[in-house]
Amino acid sequence: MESILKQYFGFSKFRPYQKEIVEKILDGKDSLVVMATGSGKSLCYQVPPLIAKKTTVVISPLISLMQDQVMALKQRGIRAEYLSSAQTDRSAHSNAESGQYNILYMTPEKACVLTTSFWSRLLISGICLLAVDEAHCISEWGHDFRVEYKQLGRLRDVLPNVPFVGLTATATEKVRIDIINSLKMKNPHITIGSFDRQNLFYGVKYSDRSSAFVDELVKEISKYRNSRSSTIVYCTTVKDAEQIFKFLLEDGIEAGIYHGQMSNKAREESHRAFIRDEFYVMVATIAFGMGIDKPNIRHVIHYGCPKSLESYYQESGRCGRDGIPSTCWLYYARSDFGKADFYCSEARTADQRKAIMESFVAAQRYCMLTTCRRKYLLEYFGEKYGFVNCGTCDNCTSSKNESDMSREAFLLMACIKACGGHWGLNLPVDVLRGSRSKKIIDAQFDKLPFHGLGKEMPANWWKALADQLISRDYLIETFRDVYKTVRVGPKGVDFLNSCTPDHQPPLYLPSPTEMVGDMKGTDIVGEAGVDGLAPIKFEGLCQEEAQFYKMLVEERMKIAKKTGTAPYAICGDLTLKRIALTRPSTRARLANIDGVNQHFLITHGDCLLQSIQHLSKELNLALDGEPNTQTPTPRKVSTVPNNKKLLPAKFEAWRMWQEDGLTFHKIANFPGRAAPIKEQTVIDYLLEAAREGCPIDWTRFCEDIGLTRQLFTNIQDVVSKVGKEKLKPIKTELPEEVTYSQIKAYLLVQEMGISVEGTSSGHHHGSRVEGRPNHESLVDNENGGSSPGKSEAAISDLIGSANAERLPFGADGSLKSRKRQKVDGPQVERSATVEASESSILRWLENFDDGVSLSDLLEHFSGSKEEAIVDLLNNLEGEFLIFRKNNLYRLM
Ligand SMILES: Nc1ncnc2c1ncn2[C@@H]1O[C@H](COP(=O)(O)OP(=O)(O)OP(=O)(O)O)[C@@H](O)[C@H]1O
Repeated sequence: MESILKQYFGFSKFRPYQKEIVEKILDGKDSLVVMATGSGKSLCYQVPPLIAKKTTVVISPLISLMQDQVMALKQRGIRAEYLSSAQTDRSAHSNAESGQYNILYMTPEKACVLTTSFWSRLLISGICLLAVDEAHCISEWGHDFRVEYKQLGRLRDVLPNVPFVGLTATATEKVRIDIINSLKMKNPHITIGSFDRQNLFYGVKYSDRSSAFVDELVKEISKYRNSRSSTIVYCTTVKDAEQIFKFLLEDGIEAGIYHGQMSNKAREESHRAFIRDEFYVMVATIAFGMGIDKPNIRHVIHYGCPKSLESYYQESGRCGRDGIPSTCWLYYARSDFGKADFYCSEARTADQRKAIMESFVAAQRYCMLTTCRRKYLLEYFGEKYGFVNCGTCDNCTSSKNESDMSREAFLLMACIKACGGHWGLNLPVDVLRGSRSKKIIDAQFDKLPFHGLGKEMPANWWKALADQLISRDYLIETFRDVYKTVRVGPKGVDFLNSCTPDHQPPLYLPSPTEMVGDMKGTDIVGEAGVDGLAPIKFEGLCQEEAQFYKMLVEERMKIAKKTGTAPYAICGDLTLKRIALTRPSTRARLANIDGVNQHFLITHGDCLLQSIQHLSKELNLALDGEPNTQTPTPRKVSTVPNNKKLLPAKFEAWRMWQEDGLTFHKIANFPGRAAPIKEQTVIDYLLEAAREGCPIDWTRFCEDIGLTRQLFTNIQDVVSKVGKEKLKPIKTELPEEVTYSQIKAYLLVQEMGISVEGTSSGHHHGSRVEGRPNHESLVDNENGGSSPGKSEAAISDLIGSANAERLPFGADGSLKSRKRQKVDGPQVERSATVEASESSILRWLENFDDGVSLSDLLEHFSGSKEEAIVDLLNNLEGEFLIFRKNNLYRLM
């Protein structure tokens, strides 16, 4: 699986869940995949046909989307095609049924009209999977219901025993159930990943829709354009889209436009030009939605509050799908909130109307939020977010402008109460502002003591204050169909009871931009504007390297034009950045870069290597940066731990702790879990992982669970008294604060023979290794590991030793040394005189699924010189016959 991943996609490792999903599909299991936009769902159905050497049929909602995906897959050397009315290749149909394609796309309409004989022939040719992309379209509860999707279940009858997978980025439980039932899935494997798009910055600003505001917006977009960052500006109406588009053109910014009132041809052209970087700014309505596969969109701007939080998540999710930091700004006007009736007109039943209204209100609340936007978004989708401050949204990054609003809050709440609490916001606000409208006079609200007391503030200011009070439960909003009423809630009543007209207790509230007022002169994209983003984009690149990167972008553009494809399909921005950082001089070095696949190397490798050489010279940059990647440190043959016995949840917990460096707390509350687990459970998982041979950073582990030297000795004393068979008696003998985790860890440490000094004197691993795994931690020691009997004595020795250097615990009582574990590796036959050749290396590598290091190769092929072996390896790597992962060579 990993060599397929490298060969076709150029990636060195699977993202979370991908591998497991592919395995289930290959096992013939139906699957439902609910994972964030840009999380890599496509790969889950693209890898199986390359392994099974059969066809995957993908149902996709839009022809443009299928065309883009086919284009990108072809650039990876994958045989892909689509069937639709737009297909001009007449042989596509017969090629498809005879199994010529690895991946075959079609719309649901097409899938339903294809004859049974087509499917029967395809079954004979070999079909390994039917994938339904954007599967939420199946459900009437989804936000993009498509009636043709509902028919897809019929394919079950013609494709018995073919696994089905449904994939979507947004699906509530109701929608998930609908997908499973509609596709007649049998006991499907369900994966629900986190919705958190960590590389996205979220921000919201109030827009007064004045021409000054639009001018500012255009200025900001022109900055994006100048940095060649692809940007989508989503407008809620065609009129807005045309207006912004016109302003951009008047300002000399090349842009495209896309909306439902354009002809198909004009839309297709606009779409095509955008994904090919012929212009960088696309102004669009939501008609330009799901169909966008361009991974390097850096900014998504919403000009107007979206109709639902689901669509906001989908549309903003087009941003930064390649994982590079990107921004999502939303500019709302209060008038946007009056569109409920319009959106609800799409509803066919009362339930649907209610659902539309609820998600529209959720989008409005998102606009008004003064707390973490990420938290709000994630929790809306049912995911628990364990942090109060995400650090990557406007509310978490800008200093909160809180002020005492007690008098204003008192006036507003008292006025709402006095008006009877069964109106929307407009009426009480009008009363405060001294309106003498017929409605107010008829109801005699002009006689209220509050009448006219708030006239110095605009109506929208009062409404924004009301939103703050609603979000803090002082006011309560109730919906009757599309109409809202606002009344004072119990918390608000308490506040009013503590007030007199002359005195109110302090009430500090943040001021959203709408309350701050005049937008002129403010940076409308906020503090983390485009300039703030530039360093992120070129993070880690010096000035010359950034220049180099820009030149590579030009080169990629030339190649794309020559090939008639989109630049991103040639290779991603991140891959270009890696090339700019390392400036490889050989095919092997280029092949080793993450994102470089075999097809790319064969088709464009030589041309690119020439450009790299030329550009490096021009910018006076040395070739072959990062020499570390080419000179792996010598180490022994080893394999990854045998974790097959571990349940995936346990292995995943271990991976998060050991590899990703997460705390117990974060793992226990990791977003994406159906429900948080106990930290104690996480600790138990890690101990089990350790027992199964997964390497553990014991220094960190003991620190994290508070297992000090003193405690270690205490537990040891008790164990020697009561034995180690049962935990309870040990726990009873120890002070109350000693935890079961500490006892279990002590016992495991003993059982496993963790002992630094018990191993060969030549290997001291006293330094603490944090974060990413150090492969050395898997290295067997030369003494063949440790035995339990010996270890018990060794630890006793250590605890009793006066020599602090030899203790596993430092002077402060914390554990100092790292354990070195025995991990069984394949038996390696060693010979002193083996000579290396391409074929002998390939043959030898067949023994090691998990790869071997350069030093292993040097040791084994001791009949050849190091330079000769390195040359051979480079050739093999350049030919994509082998690849390197974590500096271990493996067969492709
Ligand atoms: N294992 C991986 N390593 C590195 N990049 C990956 C990996 N898997 C996928 N990607 C990249 O992530 C990006 C998004 O992947 P993909 O298009 O599959 O997302 P998706 O989940 O289908 O998103 P959407 O819901 O928006 O369609 C692509 O540029 C893809 O090449």
